[in-house]
Amino acid sequence: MSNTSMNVSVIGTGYVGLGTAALLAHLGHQVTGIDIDNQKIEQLRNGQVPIHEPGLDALLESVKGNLDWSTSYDSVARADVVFICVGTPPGKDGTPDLQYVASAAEKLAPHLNGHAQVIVNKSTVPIGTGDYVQRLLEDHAPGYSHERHRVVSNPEFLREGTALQDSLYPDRIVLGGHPDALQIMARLYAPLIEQTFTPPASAPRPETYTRPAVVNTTLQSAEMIKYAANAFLALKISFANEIAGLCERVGADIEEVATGIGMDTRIGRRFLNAGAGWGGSCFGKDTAGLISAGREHNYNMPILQAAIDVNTRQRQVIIDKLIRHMRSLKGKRVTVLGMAFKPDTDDLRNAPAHDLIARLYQLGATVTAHDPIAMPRARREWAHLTYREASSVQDALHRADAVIIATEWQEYRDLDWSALLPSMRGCVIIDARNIIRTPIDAHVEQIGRNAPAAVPVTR
Ligand SMILES: NC(=O)C1=CN([C@@H]2O[C@H](COP(=O)(O)OP(=O)(O)OC[C@H]3O[C@@H](n4cnc5c(N)ncnc54)[C@H](O)[C@@H]3O)[C@@H](O)[C@H]2O)C=CC1
Ligand SMILES: O=C(O)[C@H]1O[C@H](OP(=O)(O)OP(=O)(O)OC[C@H]2O[C@@H](n3ccc(=O)[nH]c3=O)[C@H](O)[C@@H]2O)[C@H](O)[C@@H](O)[C@@H]1O
Repeated sequence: MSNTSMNVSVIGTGYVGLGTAALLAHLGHQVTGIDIDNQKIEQLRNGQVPIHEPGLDALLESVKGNLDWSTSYDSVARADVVFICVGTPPGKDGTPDLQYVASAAEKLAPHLNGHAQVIVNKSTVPIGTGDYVQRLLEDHAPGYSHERHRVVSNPEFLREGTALQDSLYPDRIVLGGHPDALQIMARLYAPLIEQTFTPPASAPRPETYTRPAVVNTTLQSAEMIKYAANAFLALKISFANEIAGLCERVGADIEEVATGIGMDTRIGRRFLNAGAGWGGSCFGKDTAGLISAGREHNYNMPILQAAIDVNTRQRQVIIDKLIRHMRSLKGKRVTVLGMAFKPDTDDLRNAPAHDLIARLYQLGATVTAHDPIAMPRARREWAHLTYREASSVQDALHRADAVIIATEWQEYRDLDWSALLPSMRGCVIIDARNIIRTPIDAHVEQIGRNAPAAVPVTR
């Protein structure tokens, strides 16, 4: 252990908590991961990772000497830094539900003692939550002192599926709070800021990577940076989807348009992929959260509302394309390829496939679904949906009338359609992620493209 090693407690072992714990342990700190979910803690103690995240199991295994898992908050008493990484799901009207943050603050407070401690909000929280957590600590910590117990906002920018790369090689580290507390955070993150750690085998450093920028700011600005970043990315995707709809109508191609505008460094090509629209646990929640903050201050946010509306419409665009080809879906066999909201994760939260399966069933179709990783989770979380689970892509496509590609898994990018099509009853493919790149003998519909992938159907 290096002499700059610190003691850290990480509250919440979801995507962000596990990412944070793995990162800090890899930087040489002593980390205790805390969760109220007994089953998760039991799994982690047994070396099992409760989520699918590439490379995470290998990294956790390699740093297990620096890691401990617990359902108790006792480790907080010896921690230099305590991270809050619990969920902030949307409540009524999109207002984030802070009950888990409040409960974490109330539970950790009695363990604060004379030891210098920084309490870090890593959860995405409404602007003003840092002050709220500080008040909760004041109310529940007998030995509370303003000088020794500071709240810092350190928002997380990792993406699921690439969490390790994003955590180890970030563009920027945003820190909001009192300068004394930010100094402690700078010490904690020193090997990350200086990039002096040894890159783990499961997440090598990209060749072109340079050190992250550090943004030292106030609590409020740090909290706002997180929301504004997610809202802007969501907006970018909705912009691409809106332009894609017009591309289809005027004979342009969104892929070429995105490349053309993305070459302007002021715009950038990333997050301009048209398709099924955004899913996942954060873009919907955080755009709604910002709108609700605006509402609280009697301030309209029409751009964000439009981004949400375009995203909602995008799911119907896919169904409309299918109906245009099939007329009625009654009695038709429709296959959905991809259930997770994006590749390389088994997270099903707000996945486009959920709404597609529900709508197809409602329209009378017999639905079959497949996902390389997320099917066991869907069995538990989507028990309310009616669909047949396919054991393989071949099984999923067997005697299908139509197929919708809802997630761009590599396995689906690599499919040999000429070998698969003969086993299908029909030949309609709605490629809602624009991944088919070579002409195939089927009715192929993509988003914002004039089906350059398709050739006239001969069957
Ligand atoms: N999922 C993602 O990719 C990202 C999420 N975020 C934000 O980070 C926060 C956490 O998100 P996820 O990791 O996805 O959440 P999650 O829902 O996967 O995990 C939250 C964990 O916190 C635990 N928990 C709840 N209350 C607790 C308490 N009082 N004490 C201890 N553990 C408790 C839950 O049992 C659960 O294991 C959210 O605010 C989210 O918006 C930010 C960036 C990326
Ligand atoms: O706050 C969060 O939770 C995180 O939200 C997103 O990360 P994530 O939701 O894990 O995944 P993304 O890669 O951003 O994809 C989100 C959704 O947008 C869709 N998307 C993404 C990019 C694109 O060009 N087009 C598009 O439709 C994806 O398919 C997916 O459904 C942000 O990218 C992270 O920076 C942020 O930390």
